[in-house]
Amino acid sequence: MNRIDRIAIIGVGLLGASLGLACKRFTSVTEIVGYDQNKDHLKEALEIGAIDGIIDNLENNSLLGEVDLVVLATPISVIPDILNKIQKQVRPGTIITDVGSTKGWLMEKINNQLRSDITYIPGHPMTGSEVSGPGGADAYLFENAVYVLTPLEPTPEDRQQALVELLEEIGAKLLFMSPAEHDRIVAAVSHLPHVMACTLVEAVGQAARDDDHVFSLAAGGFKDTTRIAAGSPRMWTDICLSNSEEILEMIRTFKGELAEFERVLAANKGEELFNRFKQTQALRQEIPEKKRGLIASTYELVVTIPDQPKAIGKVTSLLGEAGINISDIELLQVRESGGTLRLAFADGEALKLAEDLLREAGYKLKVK
Ligand SMILES: NC(=O)c1ccc[n+]([C@@H]2O[C@H](COP(=O)([O-])OP(=O)(O)OC[C@H]3O[C@@H](n4cnc5c(N)ncnc54)[C@H](O)[C@@H]3O)[C@@H](O)[C@H]2O)c1
Ligand SMILES: O=C(O)C(=O)C[C@]1(C(=O)O)C=C[C@@H](O)C=C1
Repeated sequence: MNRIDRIAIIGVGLLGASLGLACKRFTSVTEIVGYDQNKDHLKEALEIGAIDGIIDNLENNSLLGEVDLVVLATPISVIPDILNKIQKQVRPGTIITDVGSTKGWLMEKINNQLRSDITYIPGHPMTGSEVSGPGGADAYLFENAVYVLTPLEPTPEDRQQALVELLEEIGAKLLFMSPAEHDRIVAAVSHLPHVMACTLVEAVGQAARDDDHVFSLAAGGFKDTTRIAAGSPRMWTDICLSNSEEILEMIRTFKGELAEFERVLAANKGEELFNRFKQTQALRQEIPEKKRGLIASTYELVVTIPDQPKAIGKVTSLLGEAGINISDIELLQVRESGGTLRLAFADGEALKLAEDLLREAGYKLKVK
């Protein structure tokens, strides 16, 4: 198989619908059909153009026999059952992939039930959001996002290449690793942060029970560190249960760090505290640019924008018209109305040009 022409997406929520939109916009895929147990999601995915047609059931559907690729974009725990149903209907040579956030559990569950004439290539795009459902779908979600594949042995080269080409066309940066390495890393960079964000919300929630003002004082710090706590409880339960050992290990490491911090603070050791913050600041600044989700911290400015229609568009158009490329952009929802935009640039020259232009146009800004 050289190219993927027809796709079926099972689960047209945030990830499934985003993948549909991205394939429609950036690839030559000719048709995308979708299935979801939630009929409203299916309708919405069709309306926004993420899919062209609907698969009305997974038990007996001829459309599944006509596609080159099936993407499983449901919560992880239901994937084995769905796979069981669809692999009875796809034609030989079909590629099946998933976008599940953990890989080891799934591989153990499905390895022995795979039909030998289909190619299953597990995947995980390192991009997303706390929003669920097709309403939050974004054709650009995969742009510059690291996309991990954990291929099984043996995976036919031409099938793998066909999937890689499609994913590269939607802007993803492919990375290959074993399920075990993947799960260890995501426990650290994705799952622990989620657990921490949730426990932080709970801890502050306790303080809020005694004082009504607590959440009204929450500004960028609290909001930046807890955005992800608004994510789907269903998705996160599946993630945690399917990667519990690695997550528990990271929780132990984190508790050690927290205990150390507590010791230094309780002992009132200002110099030690300062040195800890300094070391952390340096480590945070080392995180490389161009990794989606980690906005560049070197060439960055923060602009205050008014609470007006098209406020973000005015800033981006101003820079765009001057030929200044924004390498990353983030809306910091510090205030309920209006807000703060964080913009990142590839180098100091672009940053300086942007700074001058925006100041000249009357924007209040801070270079970070
Ligand atoms: N949200 C993220 O940031 C993110 C990022 C990378 C990977 N993922 C992974 O992508 C997958 C989907 O996550 P999402 O964020 O798109 O969630 P979502 O809730 O937005 O979408 C999931 C969709 O699957 C449907 N669904 C649930 N059970 C089903 C079933 N049995 N049969 C058919 N459809 C079913 C739901 O109705 C929903 O439309 C998950 O496995 C998740 O781990 C999520
Ligand atoms: O909310 C975001 O910005 C995300 O990218 C979500 C996020 C993450 O932890 O980074 C969440 C789970 C996924 O498996 C991948 C990505």
